[in-house]
Amino acid sequence: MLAFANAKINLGLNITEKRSDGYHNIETIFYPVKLNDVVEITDAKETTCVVEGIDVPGAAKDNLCLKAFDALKKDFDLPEQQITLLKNIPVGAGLGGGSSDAAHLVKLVNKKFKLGLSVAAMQDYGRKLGADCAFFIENRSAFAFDKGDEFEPIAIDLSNYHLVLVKPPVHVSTAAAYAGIKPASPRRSIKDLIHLPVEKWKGQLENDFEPSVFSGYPEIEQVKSKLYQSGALFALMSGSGSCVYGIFDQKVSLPELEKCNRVFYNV
Ligand SMILES: C[C@@](CO)(OP(=O)(O)O)[C@H](O)COP(=O)(O)OP(=O)(O)OC[C@H]1O[C@@H](n2ccc(N)nc2=O)[C@H](O)[C@@H]1O
Ligand SMILES: Nc1ncnc2c1ncn2[C@@H]1O[C@H](COP(=O)(O)OP(=O)(O)O)[C@@H](O)[C@H]1O
Repeated sequence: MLAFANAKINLGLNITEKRSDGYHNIETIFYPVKLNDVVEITDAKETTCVVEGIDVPGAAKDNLCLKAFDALKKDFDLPEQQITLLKNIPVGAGLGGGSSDAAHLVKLVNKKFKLGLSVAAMQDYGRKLGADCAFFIENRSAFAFDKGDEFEPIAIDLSNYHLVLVKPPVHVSTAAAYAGIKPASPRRSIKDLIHLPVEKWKGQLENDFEPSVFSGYPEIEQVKSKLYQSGALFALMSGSGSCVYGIFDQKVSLPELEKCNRVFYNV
């Protein structure tokens, strides 16, 4: 049995405060995009995780899919499974690929073994695996708050626009990116700003990671500038980076950006 585990982008991201547990409270809009990994589970003699496609740093035993399976196995009497992961979503990109893989693994196991887990119960497994992970259980555009793991559904449809993802050849660690942040004073909520027309998002919807990540990796800021020069209505780094997306009102080709970066059109 297999699942297509899609990526997400963040339409704005405000880091509002540092919490006493060391995490940060944030406000963001998660928006699912059409760039997928494939997660497959098959019966096996022992549980392993085999990764094909893009290399995932770290040992296979550290893969979030395996951690998700182990968490479920603690609570349910599950037979051993081989987890095969075809990795297409760039890693360390702010696209939530690992979190999506893990959330889709939880949904797959729930379905294959008829565990009867509710959405809320699967989200709880997700929360223990990573702040982004719970989002991918329902996997529909949502306003996220607290650690980014509490949600209110929000109706946003960008299907009339052309969405382009640009992944510069640098890997940004989420933990390091949060460590470089001083939460800013309260601003207008992203929950309100998102209802402005896309043409008005520039200068309004912000990503609080950009200043510190851009100062460490100027090439990411250059990608954002290039997207605006190429006619983007709106461009922003996704999550803690390094991927930057551009929203265009027409089909574009960005050969100059393709020279040094991976470019994904119409996601
Ligand atoms: C920044 C965001 C924005 O959507 O996404 P990515 O850029 O990673 O995709 C998320 O908040 C990332 O979520 P996720 O990648 O699941 O983070 P986790 O594995 O839970 O945490 C990694 C590390 O980031 C820090 N962290 C994470 C979430 C949060 N609300 N506050 C934090 O301070 C903690 O130091 C934690 O140890
Ligand atoms: N299935 C997986 N896919 C990607 N990364 C994974 C996976 N399992 C564990 N990881 C680890 O999680 C880290 C963050 O990965 P990823 O989710 O792609 O980035 P981001 O948090 O920027 O969206 C990687 O550096 C990798 O070591």
